[in-house]
Amino acid sequence: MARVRHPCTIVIKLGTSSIVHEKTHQPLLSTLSALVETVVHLRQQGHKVVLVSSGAIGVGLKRMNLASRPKSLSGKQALAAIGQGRLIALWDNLFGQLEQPIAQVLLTRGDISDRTRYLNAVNTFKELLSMGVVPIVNENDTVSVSEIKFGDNDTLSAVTSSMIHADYLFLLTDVDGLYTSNPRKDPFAKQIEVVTSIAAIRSQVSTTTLGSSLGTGGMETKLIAAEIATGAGVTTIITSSKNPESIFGIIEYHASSMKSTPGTPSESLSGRTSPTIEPSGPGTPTLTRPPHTVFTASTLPMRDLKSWTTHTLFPAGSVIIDSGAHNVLSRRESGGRLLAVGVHGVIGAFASGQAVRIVIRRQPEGSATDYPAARMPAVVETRPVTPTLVAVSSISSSVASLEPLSRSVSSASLAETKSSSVEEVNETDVVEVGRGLANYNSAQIQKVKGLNSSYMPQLLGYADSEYVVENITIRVPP
Ligand SMILES: N[C@@H](CCC(=O)OP(=O)(O)O)C(=O)O
Repeated sequence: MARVRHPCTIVIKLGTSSIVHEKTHQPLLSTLSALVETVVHLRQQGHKVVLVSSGAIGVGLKRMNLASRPKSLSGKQALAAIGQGRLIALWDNLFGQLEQPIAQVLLTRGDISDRTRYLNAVNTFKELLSMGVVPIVNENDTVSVSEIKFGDNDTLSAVTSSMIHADYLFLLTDVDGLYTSNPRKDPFAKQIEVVTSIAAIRSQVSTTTLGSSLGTGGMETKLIAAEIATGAGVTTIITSSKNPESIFGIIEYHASSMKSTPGTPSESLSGRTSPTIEPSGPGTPTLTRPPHTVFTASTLPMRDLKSWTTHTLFPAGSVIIDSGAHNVLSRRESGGRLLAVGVHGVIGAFASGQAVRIVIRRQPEGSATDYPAARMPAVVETRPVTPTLVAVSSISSSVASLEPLSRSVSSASLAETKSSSVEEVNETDVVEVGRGLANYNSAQIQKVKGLNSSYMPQLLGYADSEYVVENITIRVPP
């Protein structure tokens, strides 16, 4: 077994197909035992390890002698409730053989969409890891409903690794990496060794579900997870769950390759095999590259809060921006901050501090502009906003979103500028381009939409910040 030199924080995710047999639903004891030994050895080398374990529903199926996953949400929730206890008991039994304490952590997106609860979860992880415990995470399926679900444990593992600032996320599955096509059907399928741009690679690889009928993930969710984790600075690896001990070799291989070839490795779609790293000195053993795909971590990871906003929070409403603001926000120098002048309206009711979607309106067919003025009567908006009704300002901001709060304004110009119009906009009329944290509530943003920030103190009675939304991450560029 290779020795990993620097202590790391490592998240290892194991999917259902690696935990229970697809047909019999019996636990795959040899895989589980090998993983337990690997985790304990990693711990002995000074690493901190978190396990994200699926399998509650699979274990529940076995307990109830059912052949397949129920279709209904409540059926799945009930089976997860039945299976989770047995699953954690199984892990506790296996880890207990090697004197390794574990902890059960069940999370939902709803649990950590509140900043305080999120920080509590982070603190619990920190405390457990400093106590030498291996936290075992799963989604709290029993209380998860569609809108508060992470949806799959690939995403949950990525969010977990971003929360604890992990060095590595290992997605262990039933294939040993990402391939150019389905390796079970295509003998010419090539493994992709290194991915530096997930967006670029998405269209070129096989994302068909290669796993069993039990899990909810597949390669697509692994790409999404890799995008979240690498964006937060976590090196992400897809490899086979059959030999968990290869984790040592993979970490060692990357540590050595960084030493021998400084700089970021380039994306490889060439199917190149780079099985060895030359010894760096006499007596240094040659390293073999264990099969895997590595997604390199972003060199400019998202700030913690941004990552939290983008992936963890369930947005309470939407802020509609114009194309100028969309352009500006897509540039790094915008700092992810939105001025009122770039806002066209809001959808829903939200409080200051809540997460909001940043949306743009879909281009009406045959129109050259975002918001054709002719369609908007100039009236002062008086109606309260409902989730499906949005007040849309007739003022276009262009790139003025970077304009600072400075100028004093006359009442006349304020009255003139405040003239706005009301138009019904459905959720289907808009498309989400990013997320952020609101600095003002929906009614306040409604009041100042389309205006220069210098109007804010007058209209709101105060202006703590000139920006109406901050910590914005744009995920769909213009
Ligand atoms: N929380 C569910 C697992 C959901 C899930 O993501 O499964 P998988 O695609 O096998 O990782 C369970 O424990 O059965």
